[in-house]
Amino acid sequence: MYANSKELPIIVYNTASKNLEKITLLRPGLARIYVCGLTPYDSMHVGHARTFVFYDIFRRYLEYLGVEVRFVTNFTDIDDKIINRARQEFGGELINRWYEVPSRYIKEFFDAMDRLYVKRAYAYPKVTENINDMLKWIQELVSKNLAYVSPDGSVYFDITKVPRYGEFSGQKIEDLIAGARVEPEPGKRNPLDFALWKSWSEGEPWWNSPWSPGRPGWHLECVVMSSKYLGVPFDIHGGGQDLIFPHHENEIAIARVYFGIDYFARYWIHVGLVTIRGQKMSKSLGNIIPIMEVLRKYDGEVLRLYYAMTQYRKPMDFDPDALDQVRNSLMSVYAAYDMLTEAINEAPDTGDRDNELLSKVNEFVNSFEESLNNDINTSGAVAALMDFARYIASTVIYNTQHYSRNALTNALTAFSDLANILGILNRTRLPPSLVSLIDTLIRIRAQLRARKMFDVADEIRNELSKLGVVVSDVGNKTYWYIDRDKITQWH
Ligand SMILES: Nc1ncnc2c1ncn2[C@@H]1O[C@H](COP(=O)(O)OP(=O)(O)OP(=O)(O)O)[C@@H](O)[C@H]1O
Ligand SMILES: [Zn+2]
Repeated sequence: MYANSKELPIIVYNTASKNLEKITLLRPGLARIYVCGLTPYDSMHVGHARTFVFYDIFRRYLEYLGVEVRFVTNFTDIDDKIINRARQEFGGELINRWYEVPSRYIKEFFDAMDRLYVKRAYAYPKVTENINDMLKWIQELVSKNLAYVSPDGSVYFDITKVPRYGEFSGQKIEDLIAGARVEPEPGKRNPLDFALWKSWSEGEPWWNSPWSPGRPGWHLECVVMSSKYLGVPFDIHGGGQDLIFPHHENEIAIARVYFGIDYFARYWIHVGLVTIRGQKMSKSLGNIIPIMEVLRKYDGEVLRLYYAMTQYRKPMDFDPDALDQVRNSLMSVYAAYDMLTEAINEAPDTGDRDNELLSKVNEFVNSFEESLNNDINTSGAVAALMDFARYIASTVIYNTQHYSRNALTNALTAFSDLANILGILNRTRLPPSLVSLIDTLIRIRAQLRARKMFDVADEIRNELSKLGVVVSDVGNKTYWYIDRDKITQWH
């Protein structure tokens, strides 16, 4: 639909302009997105996961519209926090073994992403694999007098060279200076200057540079990696709201003087923070719920649906007690899917109420799309999908003789497409032998009922229910659906 188009129907809040703006792509049919990724020094928590799930829904919606998405997210795989963690774990072995820390948590990240049904990115650049590019940037910035070398061999970026520094995060330089923590970095000319290159301390991992052995600074890393993998300018740069200042302000500052363009990404989209009892969920505050802990109890689809129920810019107070209820909602989506599939199997060739069905389906689809077009309001989209599921369970399956196979199939396709944007209904396929076994039991039960042997018929229903198969009689037809979390019991 939008495969050759720059103008999309989506309006988003752009942190750079502080306004809602219609998305216009820089190249027709291609959306290039960079999201600041993980610093892999500890277990990923449900706060990080919100950011990645939101971007995955956004991406799936763009793909549904026919847009190709080039999604890049990085790993900040060398950092003070990583070094500290490695020092705790390995002591004097730090220099040889530090990389075990990031590699452990990068592996956990991919496990979590798979279990959350987050699609793979186009690239996952790591800082440690792009150091040469970073060195070239620093050299150029120093040679143009936009950065300076301190006596200890660190290199600082000179923010006084940047037009409108502070504008992005809506702050005045004077206020920023007044509020700046004076960090123990004696070589800095201005408290707001930040390190592009950090000189080495005893025992730490280091890379060679013209100024000192050391490693790059965080803000530079993301500018170099995003522009390298996506080209400049690109469409969307994002992350959690905690990154607006200083990280994104500083990324923009570097790119503004390096490329001579105001904003090296067109839209800046920030996800609200996950809080716990009102406080930011953060490794450093020690109030985290590890994502793997939740994924041990609930399928990733439950979490996705839970995240989607809050619009992405709002803070989200994570309540583990809400997840059972969300799981029930997810099951009702599966129930609608399973029952509609069964209705199609026995549907007539023609139907006298097809138009009514199709116009209802259109209503749900429009409402779903309109919600997402309106600043990616996933909670409106969830509501539309739930209405659709209720309509299937309460109306469609009671009137199947009036709908043609074609019309019902269209309804099922639309329903699955919408669910797919939210990244749920990944488990629709059932083992064929399981389906035929349940079908056989249901047929036998129907015969028992016809012979008025209701107690045995009920026993079959109860036993099936214990195994997660819900049987429901609608007129003279019996529908069933199966709780996907119970499937493993059948294996
Ligand atoms: N509580 C949160 N809610 C939503 N997104 C978050 C939260 N904490 C971090 N993020 C986002 O997750 C991504 C990875 O973040 P990163 O690894 O830098 O986390 P962090 O800030 O070091 O975490 P922490 O504060 O827990 O130490 C970033 O885009 C960041 O904005
Ligand atoms: Zn970043």
